[in-house]
Amino acid sequence: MNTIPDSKARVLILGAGAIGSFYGSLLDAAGADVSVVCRSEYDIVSNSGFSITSRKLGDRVFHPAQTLRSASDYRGGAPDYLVVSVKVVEGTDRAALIRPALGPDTVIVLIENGVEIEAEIAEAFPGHELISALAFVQVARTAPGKVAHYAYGDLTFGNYPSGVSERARRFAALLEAGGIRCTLTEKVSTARWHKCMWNGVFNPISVLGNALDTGHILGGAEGEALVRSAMQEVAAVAAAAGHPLPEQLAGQLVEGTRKAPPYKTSMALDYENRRPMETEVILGNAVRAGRREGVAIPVLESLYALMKMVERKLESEAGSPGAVSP
Ligand SMILES: NC(=O)C1=CN([C@@H]2O[C@H](COP(=O)(O)OP(=O)(O)OC[C@H]3O[C@@H](n4cnc5c(N)ncnc54)[C@H](OP(=O)(O)O)[C@@H]3O)[C@@H](O)[C@H]2O)C=CC1
Ligand SMILES: CC(C)(CO)C(=O)C(=O)O
Repeated sequence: MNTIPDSKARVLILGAGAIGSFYGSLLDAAGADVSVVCRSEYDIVSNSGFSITSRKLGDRVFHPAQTLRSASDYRGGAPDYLVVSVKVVEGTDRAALIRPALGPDTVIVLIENGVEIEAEIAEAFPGHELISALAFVQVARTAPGKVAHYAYGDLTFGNYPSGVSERARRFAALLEAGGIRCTLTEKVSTARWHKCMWNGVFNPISVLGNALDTGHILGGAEGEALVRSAMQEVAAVAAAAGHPLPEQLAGQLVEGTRKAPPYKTSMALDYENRRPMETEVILGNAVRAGRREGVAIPVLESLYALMKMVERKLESEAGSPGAVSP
Protein backbone atom coordinates (compact mmCIF):
# COMPACT_ATOMS: atom_id res chain seq x y z
CA MET A 1 0.00 0.00 0.00
CA ASN A 2 1.55 3.32 -1.12
CA THR A 3 -0.78 5.61 0.80
CA ILE A 4 0.83 7.60 3.61
CA PRO A 5 -0.49 6.50 7.00
CA ASP A 6 -2.56 9.06 8.88
CA SER A 7 -0.04 8.95 11.73
CA LYS A 8 -1.24 12.19 13.35
CA ALA A 9 -4.78 10.82 13.44
CA ARG A 10 -6.89 11.19 16.56
CA VAL A 11 -8.86 8.01 17.13
CA LEU A 12 -11.57 7.36 19.71
CA ILE A 13 -12.61 3.75 20.33
CA LEU A 14 -16.13 3.16 21.61
CA GLY A 15 -16.27 -0.23 23.26
CA ALA A 16 -12.68 -1.08 24.03
CA GLY A 17 -13.13 -4.79 24.57
CA ALA A 18 -11.16 -7.46 22.72
CA ILE A 19 -11.47 -5.94 19.23
CA GLY A 20 -11.31 -2.28 20.26
CA SER A 21 -8.25 -2.64 22.46
CA PHE A 22 -6.45 -4.93 19.98
CA TYR A 23 -6.87 -2.67 16.93
CA GLY A 24 -6.47 0.41 19.17
CA SER A 25 -3.07 -0.89 20.27
CA LEU A 26 -1.99 -1.30 16.63
CA LEU A 27 -3.08 2.24 15.76
CA ASP A 28 -1.22 3.45 18.84
CA ALA A 29 1.90 1.55 17.76
CA ALA A 30 1.65 3.25 14.37
CA GLY A 31 1.77 6.66 16.07
CA ALA A 32 -1.89 7.68 16.21
CA ASP A 33 -3.38 9.38 19.26
CA VAL A 34 -5.75 6.66 20.50
CA SER A 35 -8.33 7.11 23.26
CA VAL A 36 -10.92 4.68 24.56
CA VAL A 37 -14.36 4.66 26.11
CA CYS A 38 -14.58 1.87 28.69
CA ARG A 39 -17.52 0.72 30.71
CA SER A 40 -16.82 -2.05 33.26
CA GLU A 41 -13.02 -1.88 32.87
CA TYR A 42 -12.66 1.89 33.31
CA ASP A 43 -10.74 1.78 36.61
CA ILE A 44 -8.20 -0.86 35.65
CA VAL A 45 -7.59 0.56 32.17
CA SER A 46 -7.17 4.12 33.41
CA ASN A 47 -4.60 2.86 35.96
CA SER A 48 -2.71 0.20 34.04
CA GLY A 49 -3.81 0.29 30.38
CA PHE A 50 -4.42 -2.93 28.44
CA SER A 51 -1.99 -5.87 28.63
CA ILE A 52 -2.19 -7.64 25.29
CA THR A 53 -0.50 -10.96 24.60
CA SER A 54 0.15 -12.01 21.02
CA ARG A 55 2.51 -14.65 19.68
CA LYS A 56 2.16 -13.15 16.23
CA LEU A 57 2.65 -9.46 17.00
CA GLY A 58 4.43 -9.55 20.34
CA ASP A 59 3.14 -8.77 23.83
CA ARG A 60 2.50 -5.14 24.65
CA VAL A 61 0.92 -2.75 27.10
CA PHE A 62 -1.34 -0.20 25.48
CA HIS A 63 -1.87 3.03 27.42
CA PRO A 64 -4.66 5.02 25.73
CA ALA A 65 -4.16 8.77 25.39
CA GLN A 66 -7.48 9.32 27.20
CA THR A 67 -9.50 6.69 29.05
CA LEU A 68 -13.08 7.86 29.31
CA ARG A 69 -16.37 6.75 30.79
CA SER A 70 -18.32 8.43 27.98
CA ALA A 71 -17.57 9.81 24.54
CA SER A 72 -18.85 13.19 25.78
CA ASP A 73 -15.73 13.43 28.00
CA TYR A 74 -13.37 13.43 24.97
CA ARG A 75 -11.08 16.47 25.02
CA GLY A 76 -8.91 18.32 22.48
CA GLY A 77 -11.37 18.58 19.59
CA ALA A 78 -13.31 15.94 17.73
CA PRO A 79 -11.65 12.64 16.72
CA ASP A 80 -10.70 12.02 13.09
CA TYR A 81 -11.89 8.42 13.38
CA LEU A 82 -14.52 7.10 15.77
CA VAL A 83 -14.16 3.33 15.94
CA VAL A 84 -17.24 1.46 17.14
CA SER A 85 -16.51 -2.03 18.44
CA VAL A 86 -19.33 -2.78 20.85
CA LYS A 87 -21.20 -6.05 20.41
CA VAL A 88 -24.29 -5.40 18.31
CA VAL A 89 -26.91 -6.65 20.75
CA GLU A 90 -30.39 -5.63 21.83
CA GLY A 91 -30.32 -2.75 24.27
CA THR A 92 -27.09 -1.21 22.94
CA ASP A 93 -27.96 2.04 21.19
CA ARG A 94 -24.89 2.57 19.01
CA ALA A 95 -26.10 5.91 17.63
CA ALA A 96 -26.52 7.27 21.17
CA LEU A 97 -22.98 6.16 22.05
CA ILE A 98 -21.52 7.73 18.89
CA ARG A 99 -23.36 11.10 18.90
CA PRO A 100 -21.55 12.96 21.75
CA ALA A 101 -18.05 12.65 20.24
CA LEU A 102 -18.84 13.27 16.61
CA GLY A 103 -17.30 16.34 14.94
CA PRO A 104 -18.33 17.50 11.45
CA ASP A 105 -15.42 15.64 9.78
CA THR A 106 -15.26 12.58 12.01
CA VAL A 107 -15.27 9.31 10.07
CA ILE A 108 -17.27 6.55 11.76
CA VAL A 109 -15.62 3.11 11.57
CA LEU A 110 -17.65 0.02 12.49
CA ILE A 111 -15.53 -3.03 13.37
CA GLU A 112 -18.34 -5.43 14.19
CA ASN A 113 -19.85 -8.67 12.99
CA GLY A 114 -23.22 -9.04 11.28
CA VAL A 115 -24.90 -8.31 7.99
CA GLU A 116 -26.96 -5.22 7.11
CA ILE A 117 -25.77 -3.47 10.29
CA GLU A 118 -24.76 -0.13 8.76
CA ALA A 119 -28.07 1.42 7.62
CA GLU A 120 -29.09 2.35 11.16
CA ILE A 121 -25.85 4.34 11.65
CA ALA A 122 -25.85 5.85 8.16
CA GLU A 123 -29.42 7.06 8.72
CA ALA A 124 -28.59 8.52 12.15
CA PHE A 125 -25.56 10.44 10.77
CA PRO A 126 -26.28 11.14 7.10
CA GLY A 127 -23.49 13.69 6.54
CA HIS A 128 -20.72 11.46 7.87
CA GLU A 129 -18.31 9.20 6.10
CA LEU A 130 -18.89 5.63 7.25
CA ILE A 131 -16.33 2.82 7.03
CA SER A 132 -17.59 -0.71 7.57
CA ALA A 133 -14.94 -3.24 8.61
CA LEU A 134 -14.84 -7.01 9.04
CA ALA A 135 -12.32 -8.51 11.43
CA PHE A 136 -10.72 -11.87 10.63
CA VAL A 137 -9.12 -12.36 13.99
CA GLN A 138 -9.32 -14.43 17.16
CA VAL A 139 -8.92 -12.17 20.14
CA ALA A 140 -10.59 -12.33 23.56
CA ARG A 141 -10.64 -10.66 26.94
CA THR A 142 -9.12 -13.02 29.49
CA ALA A 143 -9.43 -10.83 32.62
CA PRO A 144 -10.18 -7.14 33.27
CA GLY A 145 -7.67 -5.11 31.24
CA LYS A 146 -6.16 -8.28 29.74
CA VAL A 147 -6.56 -9.37 26.14
CA ALA A 148 -5.19 -12.39 24.30
CA HIS A 149 -4.65 -12.32 20.56
CA TYR A 150 -4.67 -15.96 19.42
CA ALA A 151 -4.61 -15.86 15.63
CA TYR A 152 -5.03 -13.93 12.39
CA GLY A 153 -5.81 -10.21 12.51
CA ASP A 154 -6.62 -9.00 9.00
CA LEU A 155 -9.33 -6.47 8.36
CA THR A 156 -11.44 -6.08 5.23
CA PHE A 157 -13.14 -2.75 4.84
CA GLY A 158 -14.60 -0.09 2.60
CA ASN A 159 -17.02 2.78 2.72
CA TYR A 160 -20.72 2.16 3.22
CA PRO A 161 -22.70 1.86 1.02
CA SER A 162 -19.81 1.45 -1.46
CA GLY A 163 -16.45 2.80 -2.53
CA VAL A 164 -13.09 3.37 -0.90
CA SER A 165 -12.25 6.93 0.12
CA GLU A 166 -8.83 8.50 0.60
CA ARG A 167 -9.43 8.53 4.35
CA ALA A 168 -10.23 4.82 4.28
CA ARG A 169 -6.92 4.25 2.48
CA ARG A 170 -5.04 6.32 5.03
CA PHE A 171 -6.69 4.44 7.88
CA ALA A 172 -5.67 1.15 6.27
CA ALA A 173 -2.10 2.37 5.87
CA LEU A 174 -2.04 3.26 9.56
CA LEU A 175 -3.26 -0.20 10.58
CA GLU A 176 -0.74 -1.81 8.27
CA ALA A 177 2.01 0.25 9.87
CA GLY A 178 0.73 -1.23 13.16
CA GLY A 179 1.30 -4.76 11.86
CA ILE A 180 -1.82 -6.21 10.23
CA ARG A 181 -2.98 -6.62 6.64
CA CYS A 182 -5.96 -4.66 5.34
CA THR A 183 -7.98 -5.51 2.26
CA LEU A 184 -9.95 -2.62 0.86
CA THR A 185 -13.18 -3.36 -0.93
CA GLU A 186 -15.46 -1.21 -3.07
CA LYS A 187 -18.37 -3.50 -2.13
CA VAL A 188 -18.36 -3.83 1.62
CA SER A 189 -21.96 -5.07 1.83
CA THR A 190 -21.01 -8.01 -0.40
CA ALA A 191 -18.01 -8.62 1.87
CA ARG A 192 -20.41 -8.73 4.84
CA TRP A 193 -22.52 -11.40 3.08
CA HIS A 194 -19.32 -13.33 2.37
CA LYS A 195 -18.46 -13.32 6.10
CA CYS A 196 -22.10 -14.04 6.99
CA MET A 197 -21.78 -17.30 5.07
CA TRP A 198 -19.36 -18.37 7.81
CA ASN A 199 -20.69 -16.56 10.89
CA GLY A 200 -24.39 -17.01 10.08
CA VAL A 201 -23.81 -20.77 9.97
CA PHE A 202 -20.97 -21.73 12.34
CA ASN A 203 -21.93 -19.26 15.10
CA PRO A 204 -25.50 -20.54 15.73
CA ILE A 205 -24.53 -24.18 15.22
CA SER A 206 -21.72 -23.79 17.77
CA VAL A 207 -24.23 -22.50 20.34
CA LEU A 208 -26.98 -24.99 19.53
CA GLY A 209 -24.47 -27.82 19.95
CA ASN A 210 -23.71 -26.48 23.47
CA ALA A 211 -20.53 -24.55 22.61
CA LEU A 212 -19.09 -26.87 19.99
CA ASP A 213 -15.83 -25.95 18.35
CA THR A 214 -15.38 -26.00 14.58
CA GLY A 215 -13.60 -29.38 14.74
CA HIS A 216 -16.62 -31.04 16.30
CA ILE A 217 -19.06 -29.29 13.95
CA LEU A 218 -17.19 -30.63 10.91
CA GLY A 219 -16.23 -33.93 12.59
CA GLY A 220 -18.90 -36.03 10.84
CA ALA A 221 -20.82 -36.13 7.59
CA GLU A 222 -24.05 -34.91 9.23
CA GLY A 223 -22.41 -31.76 10.60
CA GLU A 224 -20.79 -30.95 7.29
CA ALA A 225 -24.06 -31.50 5.42
CA LEU A 226 -25.87 -29.13 7.80
CA VAL A 227 -23.17 -26.49 7.37
CA ARG A 228 -23.25 -26.78 3.57
CA SER A 229 -27.06 -26.58 3.41
CA ALA A 230 -27.14 -23.49 5.60
CA MET A 231 -24.34 -21.90 3.58
CA GLN A 232 -26.22 -22.49 0.31
CA GLU A 233 -29.21 -20.68 1.80
CA VAL A 234 -27.05 -17.71 2.86
CA ALA A 235 -25.66 -17.60 -0.69
CA ALA A 236 -29.18 -17.62 -2.16
CA VAL A 237 -30.29 -14.77 0.12
CA ALA A 238 -27.14 -12.76 -0.64
CA ALA A 239 -27.69 -13.18 -4.38
CA ALA A 240 -31.34 -12.16 -4.10
CA ALA A 241 -30.28 -9.09 -2.10
CA GLY A 242 -27.92 -8.07 -4.92
CA HIS A 243 -24.69 -9.56 -3.57
CA PRO A 244 -23.88 -12.72 -5.53
CA LEU A 245 -21.07 -14.73 -3.97
CA PRO A 246 -18.65 -17.06 -5.78
CA GLU A 247 -20.14 -20.52 -6.35
CA GLN A 248 -17.17 -22.32 -4.81
CA LEU A 249 -17.21 -20.18 -1.62
CA ALA A 250 -19.07 -22.66 0.60
CA GLY A 251 -16.59 -25.41 -0.26
CA GLN A 252 -13.64 -23.12 0.34
CA LEU A 253 -14.98 -22.02 3.72
CA VAL A 254 -15.62 -25.60 4.82
CA GLU A 255 -12.17 -26.78 3.73
CA GLY A 256 -10.44 -23.69 5.19
CA THR A 257 -12.19 -24.22 8.52
CA ARG A 258 -11.35 -27.92 8.55
CA LYS A 259 -7.66 -27.15 8.03
CA ALA A 260 -7.51 -24.44 10.73
CA PRO A 261 -7.11 -25.42 14.40
CA PRO A 262 -10.51 -26.11 16.06
CA TYR A 263 -12.03 -22.88 17.21
CA LYS A 264 -15.06 -21.74 19.29
CA THR A 265 -16.98 -18.91 17.67
CA SER A 266 -17.43 -15.60 19.48
CA MET A 267 -21.09 -16.54 19.90
CA ALA A 268 -20.20 -19.85 21.57
CA LEU A 269 -17.94 -17.95 23.98
CA ASP A 270 -20.74 -15.47 24.73
CA TYR A 271 -23.11 -18.39 25.30
CA GLU A 272 -20.70 -20.13 27.68
CA ASN A 273 -20.15 -16.90 29.60
CA ARG A 274 -23.87 -16.09 29.67
CA ARG A 275 -23.38 -12.82 27.79
CA PRO A 276 -25.88 -11.48 25.23
CA MET A 277 -25.33 -13.02 21.80
CA GLU A 278 -25.35 -11.21 18.44
CA THR A 279 -28.03 -13.55 17.11
CA GLU A 280 -30.08 -10.82 15.48
CA VAL A 281 -27.32 -9.24 13.41
CA ILE A 282 -25.43 -12.42 12.56
CA LEU A 283 -28.40 -14.69 11.76
CA GLY A 284 -31.65 -12.73 12.27
CA ASN A 285 -30.78 -10.13 9.64
CA ALA A 286 -29.99 -12.87 7.12
CA VAL A 287 -33.31 -14.56 7.90
CA ARG A 288 -35.21 -11.28 7.57
CA ALA A 289 -33.45 -10.58 4.26
CA GLY A 290 -34.47 -14.06 3.06
CA ARG A 291 -38.11 -13.40 3.98
CA ARG A 292 -37.97 -9.95 2.35
CA GLU A 293 -36.50 -11.36 -0.87
CA GLY A 294 -38.85 -14.35 -0.94
CA VAL A 295 -36.07 -16.96 -0.71
CA ALA A 296 -36.84 -20.37 0.83
CA ILE A 297 -34.54 -20.74 3.85
CA PRO A 298 -35.83 -23.67 5.94
CA VAL A 299 -32.44 -24.44 7.49
CA LEU A 300 -31.71 -20.83 8.49
CA GLU A 301 -35.28 -20.44 9.81
CA SER A 302 -34.78 -23.56 11.97
CA LEU A 303 -31.41 -22.40 13.31
CA TYR A 304 -32.93 -19.00 14.09
CA ALA A 305 -35.98 -20.47 15.86
CA LEU A 306 -33.71 -22.70 17.97
CA MET A 307 -31.45 -19.73 18.83
CA LYS A 308 -34.46 -17.75 20.03
CA MET A 309 -35.49 -20.70 22.23
CA VAL A 310 -32.01 -20.82 23.77
CA GLU A 311 -31.97 -17.06 24.31
CA ARG A 312 -35.35 -17.17 26.05
CA LYS A 313 -34.18 -19.99 28.31
CA LEU A 314 -31.03 -18.03 29.24
CA GLU A 315 -33.09 -14.91 29.92
CA SER A 316 -35.49 -16.75 32.16
CA GLU A 317 -32.58 -18.34 34.05
CA ALA A 318 -31.02 -14.89 34.50
CA GLY A 319 -34.28 -13.63 35.99
CA SER A 320 -35.58 -11.07 33.53
CA PRO A 321 -35.64 -10.37 29.79
CA GLY A 322 -32.31 -9.08 28.55
CA ALA A 323 -30.74 -9.79 31.93
CA VAL A 324 -28.03 -12.03 30.57
CA SER A 325 -25.10 -10.14 32.05
CA PRO A 326 -23.45 -7.58 29.74
N1 LIG B 1 -13.30 -11.13 19.43
C1 LIG B 1 -13.11 -11.55 18.20
O1 LIG B 1 -12.19 -12.34 17.93
C2 LIG B 1 -13.98 -11.06 17.08
C3 LIG B 1 -15.02 -10.16 17.31
N2 LIG B 1 -15.73 -9.69 16.25
C4 LIG B 1 -16.81 -8.72 16.44
O2 LIG B 1 -16.28 -7.51 17.00
C5 LIG B 1 -17.28 -6.87 17.80
C6 LIG B 1 -16.71 -6.61 19.18
O3 LIG B 1 -16.46 -7.87 19.78
P1 LIG B 1 -15.47 -8.09 21.00
O4 LIG B 1 -14.46 -7.02 21.06
O5 LIG B 1 -15.04 -9.50 20.95
O6 LIG B 1 -16.47 -7.89 22.24
P2 LIG B 1 -16.09 -7.54 23.74
O7 LIG B 1 -17.25 -7.96 24.57
O8 LIG B 1 -14.75 -8.03 24.10
O9 LIG B 1 -16.00 -5.95 23.74
C7 LIG B 1 -17.12 -5.13 23.61
C8 LIG B 1 -16.82 -3.85 24.37
O10 LIG B 1 -17.92 -2.95 24.21
C9 LIG B 1 -18.20 -2.40 25.49
N3 LIG B 1 -19.57 -1.91 25.54
C10 LIG B 1 -20.71 -2.59 25.26
N4 LIG B 1 -21.77 -1.80 25.44
C11 LIG B 1 -21.28 -0.61 25.85
C12 LIG B 1 -21.90 0.61 26.23
N5 LIG B 1 -23.23 0.75 26.21
N6 LIG B 1 -21.09 1.63 26.61
C13 LIG B 1 -19.75 1.50 26.64
N7 LIG B 1 -19.11 0.35 26.30
C14 LIG B 1 -19.89 -0.68 25.92
C15 LIG B 1 -17.95 -3.52 26.45
O11 LIG B 1 -17.86 -3.00 27.76
P3 LIG B 1 -18.01 -3.96 29.06
O12 LIG B 1 -16.62 -4.32 29.42
O13 LIG B 1 -18.65 -3.13 30.09
O14 LIG B 1 -18.84 -5.13 28.66
C16 LIG B 1 -16.64 -4.07 25.88
O15 LIG B 1 -15.56 -3.30 26.31
C17 LIG B 1 -18.49 -7.81 17.80
O16 LIG B 1 -19.39 -7.43 16.80
C18 LIG B 1 -17.85 -9.17 17.44
O17 LIG B 1 -18.75 -10.08 16.84
C19 LIG B 1 -15.44 -10.03 14.96
C20 LIG B 1 -14.43 -10.93 14.71
C21 LIG B 1 -13.66 -11.54 15.73
C1 LIG C 1 -14.52 -16.48 13.07
C2 LIG C 1 -14.34 -15.15 13.72
C3 LIG C 1 -13.40 -15.26 14.88
C4 LIG C 1 -13.71 -14.19 12.69
O1 LIG C 1 -12.39 -14.35 12.49
C5 LIG C 1 -15.65 -14.59 14.12
O2 LIG C 1 -16.10 -13.67 13.50
C6 LIG C 1 -16.48 -15.14 15.24
O3 LIG C 1 -16.08 -16.07 15.95
O4 LIG C 1 -17.59 -14.62 15.44
